[in-house]
Amino acid sequence: MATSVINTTTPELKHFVVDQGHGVKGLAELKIKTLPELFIQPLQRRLDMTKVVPELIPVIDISKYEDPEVVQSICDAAKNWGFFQIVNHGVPVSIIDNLKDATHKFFALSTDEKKKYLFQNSPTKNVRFLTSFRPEVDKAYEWKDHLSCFYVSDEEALKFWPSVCRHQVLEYLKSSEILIKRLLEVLMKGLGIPKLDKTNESFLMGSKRINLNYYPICPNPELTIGASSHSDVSTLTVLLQDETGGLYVRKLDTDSWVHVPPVKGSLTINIGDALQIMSNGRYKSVEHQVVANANENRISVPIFVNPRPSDVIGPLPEVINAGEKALYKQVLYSDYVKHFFRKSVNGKDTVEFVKV
Ligand SMILES: COc1cc(/C=C/C(=O)SCCNC(=O)CCNC(=O)[C@H](O)C(C)(C)COP(=O)(O)OP(=O)(O)OC[C@H]2O[C@@H](n3cnc4c(N)ncnc43)[C@H](O)[C@@H]2OP(=O)(O)O)ccc1O
Ligand SMILES: O=C(O)CCC(=O)C(=O)O
Ligand SMILES: [Fe+2]
Repeated sequence: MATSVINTTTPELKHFVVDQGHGVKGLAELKIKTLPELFIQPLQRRLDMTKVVPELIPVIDISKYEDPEVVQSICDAAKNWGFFQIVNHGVPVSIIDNLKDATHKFFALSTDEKKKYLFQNSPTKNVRFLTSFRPEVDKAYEWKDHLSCFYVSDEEALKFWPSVCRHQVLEYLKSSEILIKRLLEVLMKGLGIPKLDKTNESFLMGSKRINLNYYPICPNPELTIGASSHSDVSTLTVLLQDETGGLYVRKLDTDSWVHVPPVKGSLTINIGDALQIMSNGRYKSVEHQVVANANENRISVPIFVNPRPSDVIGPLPEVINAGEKALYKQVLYSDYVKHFFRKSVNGKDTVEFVKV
């Protein structure tokens, strides 16, 4: 399609990108030379590259996950960084490669195919194809499209998830299950909780959402953002990124940012708000953001491991029994997530909602 076919004034562009389901990818494919105003972020929502410091988040080999030194490294990383990369995690390379291919295949579908998953058309509210974070309220849009799938059952997924990726996504979810359980067991050990019982397991990993993110090539990446600074509302997130790079993590309690470089064979783990709350602030849910780039289309796939929507979460009794004061109120997890989704994404402001 020629550039002249689309009017890039804001209402028409919103219609093209969001309502008609072309997404940012559809816009990028028109080979526009300059970024439309709709995507120009105010300075404070872009990443100031002078604040990037040449440090690295921990990279942890978890093949011996029961080794006390490995346990210590994971718990220290969760306390001091909120982010770490893991290698030798046991998820087969073939399953990861299939997932990456399937992600590209979903976004390569025609607009007519993808728009079947727009909120107004989707066969289930558990599958949505979206642009930006919350287009109804975002003042400036993110340079990102994504497919978001909330896992309910294999049966539902096989019926409703897009056929180009459903098997690969399900296979990846299944094969990461043991890893997720091990990480949570280790993190609980660090809180003095020796075993995952049924109740803790529900709070920690009772539900899962998987997003397929697509950040197209951008004409003026310095003027916009791929994903605005946010913390995840999960217990923990297992993030697969491709070889492009562009994810930045806030260095705890500072105004500095650290790049998370693609490390071959690695997965990135980050602590989410729910675990910060349950650990009474011991583990940190840290802000992160993704820059847009001018040279490559980037994909990433986060698995958000969550409590069940119906769980009431708060600082775990085991943490409070150790004599600590509760820093957070009890909250119905679905209320917490709805609060997160209701507004534009904005750093760590969702946690404020439940502070004592
Ligand atoms: C940075 O860019 C991001 C990040 C993210 C996500 C980050 C995360 O950490 S996701 C982890 C979220 N946790 C869960 O999904 C597990 C718990 N789930 C729930 O509690 C519920 O499933 C629910 C999400 C609250 C949905 O409740 P339900 O009653 O079944 O459904 P609705 O009434 O349709 O939705 C309620 C409310 O949320 C909005 N919404 C739902 N799903 C999404 C979604 N995938 N993306 C955006 N918004 C969503 C929905 O529109 C409703 O809002 P109203 O204002 O209409 O009430 C994700 C995306 C990024 O760009
Ligand atoms: O694309 C990435 O590397 C991170 C994406 C992310 O933070 C998210 O989807 O919550
Ligand atoms: Fe995130």
